Amino acid sequence: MMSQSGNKNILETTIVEGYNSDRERKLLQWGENNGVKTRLEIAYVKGAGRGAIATEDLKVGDTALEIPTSLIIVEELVQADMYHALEKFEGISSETMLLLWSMKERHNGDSQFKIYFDTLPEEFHTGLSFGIDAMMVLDGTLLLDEITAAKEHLRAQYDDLFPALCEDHPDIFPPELYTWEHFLWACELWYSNSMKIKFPDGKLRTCLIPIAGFLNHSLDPHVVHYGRVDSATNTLKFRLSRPCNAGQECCLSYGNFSSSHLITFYGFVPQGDNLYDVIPLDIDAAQDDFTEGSSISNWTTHMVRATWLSHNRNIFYYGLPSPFLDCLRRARSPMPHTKDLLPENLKNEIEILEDLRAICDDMMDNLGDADLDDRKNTNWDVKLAIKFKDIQRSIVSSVLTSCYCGLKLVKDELSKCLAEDTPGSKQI
Ligand SMILES: C[S@@+](CC[C@H](N)C(=O)[O-])C[C@H]1O[C@@H](n2cnc3c(N)ncnc32)[C@H](O)[C@@H]1O
Repeated sequence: MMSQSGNKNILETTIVEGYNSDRERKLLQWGENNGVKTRLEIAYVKGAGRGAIATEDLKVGDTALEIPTSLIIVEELVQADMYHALEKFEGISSETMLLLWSMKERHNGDSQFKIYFDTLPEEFHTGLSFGIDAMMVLDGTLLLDEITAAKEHLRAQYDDLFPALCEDHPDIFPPELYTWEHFLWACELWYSNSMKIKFPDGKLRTCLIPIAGFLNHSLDPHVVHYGRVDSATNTLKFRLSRPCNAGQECCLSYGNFSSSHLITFYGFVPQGDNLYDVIPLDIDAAQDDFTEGSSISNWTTHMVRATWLSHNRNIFYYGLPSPFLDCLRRARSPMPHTKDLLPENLKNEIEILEDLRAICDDMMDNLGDADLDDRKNTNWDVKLAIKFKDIQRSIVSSVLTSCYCGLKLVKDELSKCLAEDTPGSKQI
């Protein structure tokens, strides 16, 4: 049986030798010349692109990286003319303004951030750039819906602004820089590299942070709290919550995200068991009707985590979330349920576990056979789509295992109950 332990998600990093990191070194040097303090160097890490490696043993509380606010890319950089042209668009956010600024600044040879822009990839491999083959692999999954909705939202946003801005202000928005492809590149940049930071004026700003942008995500990160500028030094400090030895990759937590979110907006799935991964369960409308009006009758109650993340596998729990089980119980019988070992309760438990088993069997069928997914000679996006389906299969499979174990437990208990001469109710 798998269990969630902190150590399980601590993974070894493989540094790829021979990678030319001139541009990254140049950025680091530029940072240090401008007040950055760092105990990290940049290397190419297997499976994650560039990463930040500790140059010395770092303990809890040590600052791995310190960036002056003057090097942080924030909304105040948007030039007045661009700002005024955009102001007319009702509801346009400062994030969108900054995104449009970055599309142009990227090509500005005189930019104060040229060295930073030079380190950015020509292409981001996030879910937003998935091709048709990857989308076909995802048919019937929640990830397909998430990517489609995100892309539709971005396309609508782009169509609201362009070509109008290019026609009205070709000097500020040169058409060749403001294509849909360039817009998508900037969206991917901001989704995968920005951080939300609180400044001493109390304002939360979405920023790009040169050098800090090399820190990869981990399910067991070294740096967790990094969201606030230190007003005494006017710097952003990345302090360790977990030690990191010299030569190890120092990782952040990007947030509590599911694999589908990480694929859509960052283009990767983390190694290890992700506590925030879920499967959507397709519960019949008829069953839903029973829960109408109750506080748990929404779709989110039908998201179930892998049961290996849960400890209580006893009768009435089975390693599954209690609100979800309650929803299934109410679907079977609207009467209030107790957790007494009575034959009627146990019979009800058998029915709900059978319901869940049937739903999961259907889901497994819909996910298809893992062996049919051709893993060789496939593009990055198809590989990622296949990986996502593997994760979904393993979660469904863990729920199925819980169902089978639960059914055995309940059936054994029911036999014991029925065999007893004087039926009683044992409270657990
Ligand atoms: C802020 S950047 C980190 C630096 C990045 N590796 C690079 O080379 O520019 C975020 C991107 O790094 C990659 N990444 C971050 N954490 C990762 C992980 N645990 N596994 C694989 N890729 C990861 C993803 O491509 C993600 O969109």
